[in-house]
Amino acid sequence: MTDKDDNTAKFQAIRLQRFYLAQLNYLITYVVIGAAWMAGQYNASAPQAASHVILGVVLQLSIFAMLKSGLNLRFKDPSLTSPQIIVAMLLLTYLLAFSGEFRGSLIMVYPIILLFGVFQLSRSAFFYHAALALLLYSGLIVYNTLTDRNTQPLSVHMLEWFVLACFLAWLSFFCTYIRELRERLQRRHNTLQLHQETLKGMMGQLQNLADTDSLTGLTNRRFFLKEAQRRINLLGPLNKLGIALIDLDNFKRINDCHGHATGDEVLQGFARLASKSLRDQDMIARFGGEEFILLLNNADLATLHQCVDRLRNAFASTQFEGLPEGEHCTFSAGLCLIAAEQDLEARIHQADEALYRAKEAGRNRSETHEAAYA
Ligand SMILES: Nc1nc2c(ncn2[C@@H]2O[C@H](COP(=O)(O)OP(=O)(O)OP(=O)(O)O)[C@@H](O)[C@H]2O)c(=O)[nH]1
Repeated sequence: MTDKDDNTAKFQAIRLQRFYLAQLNYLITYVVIGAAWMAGQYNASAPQAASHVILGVVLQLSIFAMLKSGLNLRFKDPSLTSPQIIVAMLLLTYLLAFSGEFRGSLIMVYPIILLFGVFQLSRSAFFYHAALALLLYSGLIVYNTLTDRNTQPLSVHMLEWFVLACFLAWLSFFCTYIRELRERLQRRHNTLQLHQETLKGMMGQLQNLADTDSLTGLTNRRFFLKEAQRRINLLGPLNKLGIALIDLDNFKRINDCHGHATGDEVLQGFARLASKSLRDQDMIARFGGEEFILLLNNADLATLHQCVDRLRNAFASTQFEGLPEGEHCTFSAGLCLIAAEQDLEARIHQADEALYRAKEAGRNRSETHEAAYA
């Protein structure tokens, strides 16, 4: 499921919740009408009452079917707020037409219906819906007056109209206030989200800095140990990792004779060369000072030797700018293999022992720890 599908499903669930809430409103209204009918205050004939109920059920079922089938998603406002409010107000007006003297107490259902639009409708749309409520109620008064159905003096109905107009006007202002509040919250939410993304980016950068050696751009010892351990944990019983501990030869002399900046240039040059000569899945890290460590995935001794010697030859034939023509740098390396469940620190120590032997034997060479032949 994509993020978009996930969001759509979430919003559809909220829309259905709101629909069920509206049904509760209908239910309460029908219970009140039932009570009014028992008290002799509901004047509709049986067919009129039945037509009202049937119309109500059919319209609600249609809205429910649209929300359930996802047909509502084809509309500009998938919450169908406006049609739901208009349907509810029409049904209420039809109901009020038969409510006799008790109609006055039911007119407050108009503002309750409109409450469903507070979050969903724009300011102007909310105002138009409030105006429609007033228009429907005005129409009812005019119709009852013309057909002589008024059960109360016209002045009482006019007073009811005025009360309704006042509450609808207040509700429109309230809606404007709520919308402004909501927009302010939304803006704050967006700003927070932006900050969160910036923080995430900065955390990523910090993580990079924490894992990277600033001089050479290679990963550092901390990252190497973590990543190597992760790869050991993933090793199958037949696979091995190759490790080469690399130490630049007589590096102190380069610093002493040609300056620290030249020493830095040589370290960076080695890093560039090593990075270029490796496969994507292999890793080279600066282990400290003029010491580097190489990790080869799925390696055997022959491959490891080949790889290290290729790098050694390339390095030995590189002419660095800060060094006099013909003066080259070399390195010595200690090699070993590491299999699943073997201790990383112990294997690095073996590589270090082999490296010591390479130095002792005259430098610019690689030696393999005997454990690697086992
Ligand atoms: N320019 C520079 N030098 C560094 C850096 N880190 C360590 N070094 C120098 O690397 C030199 C390492 O010297 P030693 O440990 O004596 O080793 P070596 O001279 O390479 O001799 P062998 O390892 O025995 O071949 C020291 O002089 C350190 O100051 C660095 O970041 N930049």
